[in-house]
Amino acid sequence: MYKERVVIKVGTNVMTNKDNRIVRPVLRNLVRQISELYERDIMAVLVSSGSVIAGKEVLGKSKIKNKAQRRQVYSSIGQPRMMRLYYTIFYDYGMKCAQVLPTKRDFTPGVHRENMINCVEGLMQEGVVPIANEDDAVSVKTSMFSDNDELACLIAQLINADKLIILTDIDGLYSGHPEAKNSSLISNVDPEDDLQKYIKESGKAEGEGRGGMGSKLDYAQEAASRNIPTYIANGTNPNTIIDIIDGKDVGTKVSL
Ligand SMILES: Nc1ncnc2c1ncn2[C@@H]1O[C@H](COP(=O)(O)OP(=O)(O)O)[C@@H](O)[C@H]1O
Ligand SMILES: N[C@@H](CCC(=O)OP(=O)(O)O)C(=O)O
Repeated sequence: MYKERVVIKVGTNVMTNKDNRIVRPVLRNLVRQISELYERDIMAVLVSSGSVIAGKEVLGKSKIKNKAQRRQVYSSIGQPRMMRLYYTIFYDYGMKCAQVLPTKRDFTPGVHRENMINCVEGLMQEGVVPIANEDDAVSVKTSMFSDNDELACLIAQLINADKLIILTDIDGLYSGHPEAKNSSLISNVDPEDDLQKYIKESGKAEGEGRGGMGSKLDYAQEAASRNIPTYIANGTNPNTIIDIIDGKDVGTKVSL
């Protein structure tokens, strides 16, 4: 039905400024590119983080002492806010979107997995862009995905995606600390390469996302080993997604 299926993951740091506020033009730019792909018969599934930071923006400092409960509360407040933003922007581009909130257990073989496949396939068949995020309201501690990079990798496999694009706030994987003078962008990675030595601590605060470059690399290699070429690239640049689809040399490409 479509020429290509692409899973696009957008991390918290892509869509926030230094005050941790959601930057709407970033989301607008993302949706513009997805709508351009749709016109070319390329269907996207969006995996979007941001609910925790969006909830934090509304609630501010919470009285809740328990960290897991605080995350559930922030996310429950922020998720509808994220969807309101996406709904409006997709509508502006003459497109439809829908929310899918899986948990890790939904991916184990069985009825939940089948239901999820049917729903996502049905949405795509109707020309509706599925927007997935972890169901943070009910996923706590051991039942959680390690982060949305894992969720994106699983969804890419679930729908037999042709590509997985992981958008972050940096151009890709660097051969050392991204700010160090002697580090450079690594353009091509094999699923078997051991590059963890290049990963630096990120020191993120609560709500600023969970992943980190190490996790992006792990899941990119996992998807690539299953024959899904995966790109780690800068989502704050205006045309990253289109450039990747057009085969331009952007970001870090992980492939067999
Ligand atoms: N070798 C590396 N190359 C690139 N970025 C790295 C590297 N090591 C650590 N990082 C950090 O990883 C960050 C991206 O991961 P993360 O903050 O989790 O993003 P997101 O919110 O998009 O998931 C970069 O901003 C960078 O500071
Ligand atoms: N589910 C959480 C995102 C967790 C996560 O993996 O964040 P990130 O590392 O920014 O992709 C949220 O929506 O805030």
